[in-house]
Amino acid sequence: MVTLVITEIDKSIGPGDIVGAFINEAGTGSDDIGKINIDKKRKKAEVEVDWESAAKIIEVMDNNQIGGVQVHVEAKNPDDLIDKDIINYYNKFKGLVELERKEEIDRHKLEIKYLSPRERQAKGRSLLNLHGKDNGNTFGHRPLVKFTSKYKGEKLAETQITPGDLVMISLNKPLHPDNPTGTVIEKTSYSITVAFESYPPEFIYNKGVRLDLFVNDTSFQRMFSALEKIKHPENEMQKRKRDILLGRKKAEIKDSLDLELEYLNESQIKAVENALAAEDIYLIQGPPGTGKTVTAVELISKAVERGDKVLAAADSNTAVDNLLELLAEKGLNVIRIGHPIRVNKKLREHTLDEIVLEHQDYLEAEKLRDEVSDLINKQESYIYPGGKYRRGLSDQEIKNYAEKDLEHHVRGISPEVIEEMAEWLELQEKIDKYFKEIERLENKAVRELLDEADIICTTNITAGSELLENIKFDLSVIDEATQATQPAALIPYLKANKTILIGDHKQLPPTVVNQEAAKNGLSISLFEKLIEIYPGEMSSLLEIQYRMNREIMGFSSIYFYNNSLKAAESAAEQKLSDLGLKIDEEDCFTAKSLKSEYPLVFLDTKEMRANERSFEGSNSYDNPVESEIVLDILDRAIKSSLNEDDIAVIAAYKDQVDLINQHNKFKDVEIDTVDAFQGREKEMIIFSAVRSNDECNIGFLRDLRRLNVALSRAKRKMIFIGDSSTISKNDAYDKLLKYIKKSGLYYSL
Ligand SMILES: Nc1ncnc2c1ncn2[C@@H]1O[C@H](COP(=O)(O)OP(=O)(O)OP(=O)(O)O)[C@@H](O)[C@H]1O
Repeated sequence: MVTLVITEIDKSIGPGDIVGAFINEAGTGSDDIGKINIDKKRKKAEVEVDWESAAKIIEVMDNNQIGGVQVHVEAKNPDDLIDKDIINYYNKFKGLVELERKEEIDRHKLEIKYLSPRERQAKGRSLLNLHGKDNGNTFGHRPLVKFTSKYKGEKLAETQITPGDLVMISLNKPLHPDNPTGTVIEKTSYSITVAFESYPPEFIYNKGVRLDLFVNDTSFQRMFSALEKIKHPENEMQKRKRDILLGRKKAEIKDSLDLELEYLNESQIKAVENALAAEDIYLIQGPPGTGKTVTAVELISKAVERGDKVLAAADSNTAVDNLLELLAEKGLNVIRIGHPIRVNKKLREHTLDEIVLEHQDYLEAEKLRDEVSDLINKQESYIYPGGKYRRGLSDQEIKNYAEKDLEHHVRGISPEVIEEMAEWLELQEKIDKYFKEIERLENKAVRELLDEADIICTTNITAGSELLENIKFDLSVIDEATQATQPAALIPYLKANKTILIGDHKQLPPTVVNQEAAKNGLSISLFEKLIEIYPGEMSSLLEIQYRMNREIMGFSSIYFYNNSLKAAESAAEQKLSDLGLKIDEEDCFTAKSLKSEYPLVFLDTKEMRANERSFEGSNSYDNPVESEIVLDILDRAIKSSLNEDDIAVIAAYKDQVDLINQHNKFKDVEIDTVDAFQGREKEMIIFSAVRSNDECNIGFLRDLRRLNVALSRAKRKMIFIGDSSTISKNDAYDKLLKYIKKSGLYYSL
């Protein structure tokens, strides 16, 4: 309970009035939020309210006033003390995640509408021709229905639907608003079991029902549950981490360390030393190609050396696999949690699912499984005590009658049938015991493996899995932290005493599909939020990049990183000619732009009327002239014996990607948008800026993080194609063009 204290009491108001004022302002919708106590001298009044009501009241408080009454909040137990910051944070992100969840549902609805049932099944998001069967209730008394193929013994189609997902069941009308939805609780090759909140309509027991993925709900529920912990921390650690997040506890570095780290460069070593010495959090900013993952792995390895148990997380499975690969190479004791299907094949031997197969207790459980399957077979030879046979007899009565060796019928049931039903029941008791023991052994095996592991690798979302519920971590390391939304990153953040976030807020932010949610803050990562609260002292910048030629790197370094990036010796002078490229000496722009002496090239289409186009109803653009130029360069580069898979084309807009793809004949040349290339690299990149208009509108190219990513993918050659008259109205692009004029090849077409 929380106490609201009112210190200036107007004579005219009595107890009910004040509480009433709160209610009206806060819109709690209840008259009964608490009993007011006014002291004798009428100097102070107190209302005790529950947490939720207090939250609503505090939310509408303005300058500690509500309806003109001065109020402050106290709590007998300091842990109950909540304030506006916490409530605002919680409410804001809960609302944003809700928007994102709704957007996902809407997208599924749209797909259901436009794809044929078979097409959607082929995408793994529908299962057709099912047959539902009542399967009892869950412990929480939610009705369960098990769906199998309507054709007996047939396997279900391959699907991406997994336990935890919300699914919708339909018969003929997949978008009917009354179709029931439920949560998948089990999935095998032959069946999928769904729990419903209330009894589903009869039609789901028909043959030929369809099941559709409605939302990957596990992720959203785990984010909601992390946000709950911000409101109600479960322990001192979570409370401390919350206070750090809200900027009301100072993050500090206590000791200073001096580590021997052979492989790392100076800025990487400094980052590891500071990170390990920090008390609660530390941020490592790694510009493109500066060895973020390498640094993360060294850091984790040092933490393990000093006895820490580490949770190593990242937003995508690919990033988790990158960490896992390097950690396993170092011979560290690491386990990967997550569905093996989503883990890179060559790393599956490190997944919990594979490792557990060798555990003694698990092997024991397997033996019991064989034994219990014999019992189940045997049970099938006896009469199942269903209603038709038992005629109202309880289990105990059946067993009692069977023991009596009856010679006559009971309630019209023959002694033989009673005997058989009793056998069935006796076997069922044995089977139940077996399953309990199997579950105990399997849980024990899993528990032991997780307890013994020094490092557990998961995605941010899977860090919220029940498996890790009671495991205490000293350290969580979040790689790719600038690509995770706050509610997702909070999951590993709130699981460990200390958290190190690694990322680069000057590159692209988390992907958020709902535009309103993105605009209102869901695309601001935890890394970005924390680096704003704790600028400087709690973060390090990795300064040496191992990817780009010095000239390609130059502009990003100056514009985005305060000119502090340096190119490693191995990369600084690398050129296309090192790859044995033979460019002919023709005097044309394609031949010129491929010349090795110019790692950075700008091809200006200003004089070419290379106008952008946009199709009705689309907010994407293409640019046929730029597309022609791209294809021309590709042609010559391949003729000059550059490998197709060493080249990528990045276009600023999806329609341009499609247009280039339509005419491209080199199937191993990747063509995609900037967002798809974050974290990747190629020997040569051709970039098409697309926008060319009299209004000098550059659309989302205005987000300069996109420019930074586009410019930092190429190792040896970066060719930028654009209309200078459109893009240079933006200061950053103007500076870029000036930089290229000075340091690269600027060619007007
Ligand atoms: N200290 C070092 N000495 C030599 N090579 C290094 C060092 N640190 C990193 N590298 C190399 O630099 C390359 C990039 O490293 P890594 O993949 O960790 O970078 P990143 O910062 O994660 O890149 P991205 O921009 O893709 O996020 C790798 O090939 C790695 O081996």
